[in-house]
Amino acid sequence: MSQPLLRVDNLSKTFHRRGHSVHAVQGVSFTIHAGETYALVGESGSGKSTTGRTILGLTPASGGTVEFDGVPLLTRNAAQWRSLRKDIQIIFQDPLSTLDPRRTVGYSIEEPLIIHGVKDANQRKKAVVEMLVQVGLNATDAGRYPQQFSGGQRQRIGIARALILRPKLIVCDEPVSALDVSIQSQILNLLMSLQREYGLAYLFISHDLNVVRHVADRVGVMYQGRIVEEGESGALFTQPQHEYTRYLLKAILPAEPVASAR
Ligand SMILES: Nc1ncnc2c1ncn2[C@@H]1O[C@H](COP(=O)(O)OP(=O)(O)OP(=O)(O)O)[C@@H](O)[C@H]1O
Repeated sequence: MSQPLLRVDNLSKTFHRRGHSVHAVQGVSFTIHAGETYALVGESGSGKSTTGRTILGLTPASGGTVEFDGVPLLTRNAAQWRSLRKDIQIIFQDPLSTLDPRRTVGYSIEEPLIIHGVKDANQRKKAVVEMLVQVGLNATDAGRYPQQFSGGQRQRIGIARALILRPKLIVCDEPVSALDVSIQSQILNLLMSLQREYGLAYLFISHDLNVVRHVADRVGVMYQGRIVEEGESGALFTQPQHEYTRYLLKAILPAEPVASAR
């Protein structure tokens, strides 16, 4: 098989807080190939978000290595990070946390282009309109403010902002868990169609196995900071090997599809 797009090897993160240590991530290793969706699942506190944030350099790692396109990430300086961050973007559960309420949606989507030195304002505006349409919004929405949109529409804006730099990998941190089930399926379908169109890879972080089973190619099950089981999505859901995976599967309702299967 070709070289992975992302290789995470023995990653660890320990937080020190008021005299005690929290081993949030302990020796986590996995790979993601171009165009693939790799999901990290597990209950709250299992270390999923910390893994994602550490890969992105938003949280410094305590140990381990991360390679993106064969280039080591964790040892990079700020300038090197910035050039690489073009290729790795993130979508959060609550897009309002990244969308400035005083800025128009058009500006929020355009901003990454400004940060990454696209000087031609007309080119930037054209890209924003294309992006809005691509995520199912209207060109006129560029002049509106985040508070004027529903949760699902705001997630579409977050996706447009993440996608405008044409990244190779998007870390999706609980991207649909704040949304109603009917809206969840729309957003998941949008993510999957964008993946097909742009060959995107996703690191998909979710506590919801019903969501994961419809989007993931491979799944890593996290428990207390470690990946306790990893496998192809189909096999993991039908023949779980680890006791904790079986426990998680028991806790979900019988297959209620939230999105069209791949
Ligand atoms: N900045 C921080 N300082 C101290 N401890 C932290 C910090 N961030 C996370 N933790 C701890 O690390 C552990 C893993 O948290 P993390 O958020 O990565 O889990 P998670 O699986 O993503 O869960 P959730 O979905 O609830 O965010 C938890 O015990 C959490 O309290």
